Amino acid sequence: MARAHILVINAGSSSIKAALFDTDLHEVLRIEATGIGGAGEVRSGDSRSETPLPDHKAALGAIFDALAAQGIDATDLRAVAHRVVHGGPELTASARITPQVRAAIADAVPLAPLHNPHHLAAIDAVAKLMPDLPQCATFDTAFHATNPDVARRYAVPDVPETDGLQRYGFHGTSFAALVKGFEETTGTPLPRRLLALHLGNGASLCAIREGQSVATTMGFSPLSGLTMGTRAGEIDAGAVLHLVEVMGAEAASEMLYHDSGLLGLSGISSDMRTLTASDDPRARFAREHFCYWIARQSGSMIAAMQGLDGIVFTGGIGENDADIRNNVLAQLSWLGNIPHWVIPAAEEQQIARDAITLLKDHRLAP
Ligand SMILES: Nc1ncnc2c1ncn2[C@@H]1O[C@H](COP(=O)(O)OP(=O)(O)O)[C@@H](O)[C@H]1O
Ligand SMILES: CC(=O)OP(=O)(O)O
Ligand SMILES: [Mg+2]
Repeated sequence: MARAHILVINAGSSSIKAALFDTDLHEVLRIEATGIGGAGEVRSGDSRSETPLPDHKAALGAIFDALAAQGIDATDLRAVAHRVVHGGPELTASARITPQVRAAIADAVPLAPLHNPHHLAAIDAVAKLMPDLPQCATFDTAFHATNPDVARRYAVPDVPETDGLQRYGFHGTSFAALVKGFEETTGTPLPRRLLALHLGNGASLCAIREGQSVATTMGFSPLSGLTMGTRAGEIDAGAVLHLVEVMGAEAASEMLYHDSGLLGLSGISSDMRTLTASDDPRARFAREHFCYWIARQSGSMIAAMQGLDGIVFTGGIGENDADIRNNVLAQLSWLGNIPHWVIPAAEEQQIARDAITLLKDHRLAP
């Protein structure tokens, strides 16, 4: 293999997905470690094995082992490109990873505790294993930079304490890929007002008007918006203040990020497949809660776009769970007959595309 491939590493909250692209953006290899913390599974090419993946460290190890088993090493690679969920206020476009960029990703760890630590672990592991390789980052926040100020601003005073306190929005890498690939995948031109539902372990909605994000359900951190695998989603700030008062900030944070959402509601699992397989009424209620809040917050997205011309589902749940899709569509049937599509999340290809662009720009060479 020539030294021309881009290795993409996408650390999600319950998965690490890696893919190798040639410079024409063709995917030549894919390795996925999913179900971290639950029923772990590693897929590499055609092979698939159930493997205990207690945490992201184990998943990253499994990814590197699978790469080595395929004979991939630094000599095959032009660069490694990472998905980074939170770039903080400074990093608003994809970038080469310099010490300054790494520091900004580290500064945003408290704002995305389920993601940024794992991005840093992957960046550092690559730097150690392949110290001469350039590394790039694509930020989930970037696609939402087009949201108007009224959508981005929280109604809090402009004082030093609220610096950087705004709605950033996430899953932008997935939404950008969806816009880019929509026509080719569906054979239909991009609808003028598109409601995009990224439903994975993390989940958010995006109102996309003329190809641009105008509103999204996540905010300052990937904690808000929809009911998620382990995250609470929308919750009154007063309730958060109450929790901090009664249990302390650290325990409240642990509860809202790790123990809430589908897991908190069901008491069984954060994994939608496990909930589907269960006939426990709490599992059914958790699925119903997930769908109700998608439908309810869809109304807010549709208002932000002043109407709706199409709906698209993506992400692990959006792509695979027809019952969830049908439940949401039934709750939106008051809108009339709106066309809908399912499109696989193509975050990795978007990240590779960004890296190739960055590598071509010699002004950015370190
Ligand atoms: N075949 C399936 N049917 C229903 N849900 C699925 C299926 N495959 C994956 N999922 C769900 O998708 C979610 C993980 O989505 P994914 O997008 O891979 O996660 P991440 O947010 O970590 O990137 C889990 O809740 C999982 O149960
Ligand atoms: C932003 C986010 O929640 O990402 P994921 O769904 O991959 O965990
Ligand atoms: Mg994901």
